[in-house]
Amino acid sequence: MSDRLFIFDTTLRDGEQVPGCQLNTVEKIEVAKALEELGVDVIEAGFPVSSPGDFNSVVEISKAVTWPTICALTRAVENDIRVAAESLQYAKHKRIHTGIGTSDPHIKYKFNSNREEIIERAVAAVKYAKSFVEDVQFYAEDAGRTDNEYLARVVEAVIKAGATVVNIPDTTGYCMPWEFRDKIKYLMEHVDGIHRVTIATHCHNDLGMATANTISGVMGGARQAEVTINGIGERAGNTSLEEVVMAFRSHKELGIDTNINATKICGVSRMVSSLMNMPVQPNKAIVGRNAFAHSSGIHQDGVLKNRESYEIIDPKDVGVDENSIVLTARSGRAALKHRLHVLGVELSKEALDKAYEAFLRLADRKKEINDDDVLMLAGEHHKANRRLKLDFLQVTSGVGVKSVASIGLDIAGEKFEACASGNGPVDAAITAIKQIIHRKMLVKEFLIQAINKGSNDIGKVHMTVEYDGNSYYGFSANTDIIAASAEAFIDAINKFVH
Ligand SMILES: CC(=O)SCCNC(=O)CCNC(=O)[C@H](O)C(C)(C)COP(=O)(O)OP(=O)(O)OC[C@H]1O[C@@H](n2cnc3c(N)ncnc32)[C@H](O)[C@@H]1OP(=O)(O)O
Ligand SMILES: CC(C)C(=O)C(=O)O
Ligand SMILES: [Mg+2]
Repeated sequence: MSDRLFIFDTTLRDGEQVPGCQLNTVEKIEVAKALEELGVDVIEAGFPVSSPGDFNSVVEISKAVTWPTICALTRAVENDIRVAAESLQYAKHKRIHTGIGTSDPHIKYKFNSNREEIIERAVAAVKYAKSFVEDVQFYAEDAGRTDNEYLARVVEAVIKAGATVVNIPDTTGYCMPWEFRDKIKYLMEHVDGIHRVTIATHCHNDLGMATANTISGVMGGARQAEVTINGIGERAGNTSLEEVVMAFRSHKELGIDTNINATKICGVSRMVSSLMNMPVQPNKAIVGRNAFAHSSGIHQDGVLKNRESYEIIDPKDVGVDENSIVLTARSGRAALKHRLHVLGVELSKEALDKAYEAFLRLADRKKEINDDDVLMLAGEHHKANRRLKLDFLQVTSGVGVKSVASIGLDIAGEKFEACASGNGPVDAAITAIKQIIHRKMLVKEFLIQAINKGSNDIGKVHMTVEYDGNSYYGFSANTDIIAASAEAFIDAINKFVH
């Protein structure tokens, strides 16, 4: 039996504090509904006193969402609390999240106050919030840098005042994981009444330890984790929901689990990233583009033999259809063979070796090899038996000069060479070929396409050549579009020269 960890999502509040990530009410409702489907327990919907737009969003999210608790943030200020209570009027389950800074720098510089006065303000805020709603969460801002003895006094006082949840934020992302676990443990052992309430973690990622600190806090006794989708949030961000959920799912021996339907994780991640115009870094754990992509030969071979060689999570468990085997110059034959098999092409060992050599030459020129490239490489193998082959091609071309091509053809093992000029490099190359193949051939259609994008891409050439009253189709693909054009012409000629 696992202990339940409550997931409090603050994507729409702390996440939305990120510059450029502000959402309108309609977008926030869309995210809130996705969070509901994901299975979060609490949605922090906004900071209602901050603007009429944020107030309205909390109102509309309260109407739109059914079962998660809707939470509104406030300072320890009566007006903030009154406005938050009003914004939550339609929520089926409502919570006010109020609090104040408790660390020495906050008390001294932010509030020009002292420790006793801060406790009084904290207690007053909780009591005032309690006059509107039953469920009141208190945050001790910068608890990470607050000394444990004083923090315990604050926590005990707010529990006595009626707080149902007490949030221990590492606001500045300062704590070490063991320090944060010890802090929570200290509170669990020294605060009267603490077992009546839920203790929450709210960790920031300034030292890249938000997830580690959250896990440690939970191991110290916290049972609510405050998180955001993709880890977005102030500065370096908050703890990311997907990391915490999957860390506990992957380590069942820790005896902690959440209500999250993990198969929805990647969908929600993409939605939040696109609505907030906040790209997810490719190597981001769980939801990054490369999280389940294998690109080096040894890893690819291992994964193809057994996924678990290099994967601790089944991608399907987090809503990714399948892992990907990315073909690059670091890939081996196993990966190329697998991709060809997926595309329905089976090659003999010899043919695969040849295709692999061509693959490496191409991969050194192009960063990533896609399916079209792979099919083209397989096609080249089939072309090896053709009667007419391109031996070499040299073209000089430019602005203000005539294009000249010299070409070498291999016709059934015999070598032929020719040189010609033209009104462009392709015309020059085709005219040179015509000087070797003395037939009346006419290029009727000529289409060049880039397969993907980028100046390093492969160009595909489709060509229709008319000869003796019939049309013959030629095709080639090459990173050099002049070579691809000459090859497509030769491909078409091969269909009528026997
Ligand atoms: C750690 C966090 O993420 S906390 C949440 C951060 N999010 C936000 O700040 C977004 C929403 N904020 C806002 O819209 C505005 O800052 C408002 C509406 C809250 C306040 O605006 P203003 O009245 O113009 O104050 P301003 O933002 O300049 O300064 C904050 C004031 O709140 C006080 N304050 C800050 N935190 C608290 C708190 N928890 N409890 C009580 N007072 C607080 C500050 O001391 C300062 O008071 P002062 O003006 O008397 O010095
Ligand atoms: C408002 C509080 C919980 C916060 O965001 C923080 O301390 O980081
Ligand atoms: Mg925060």
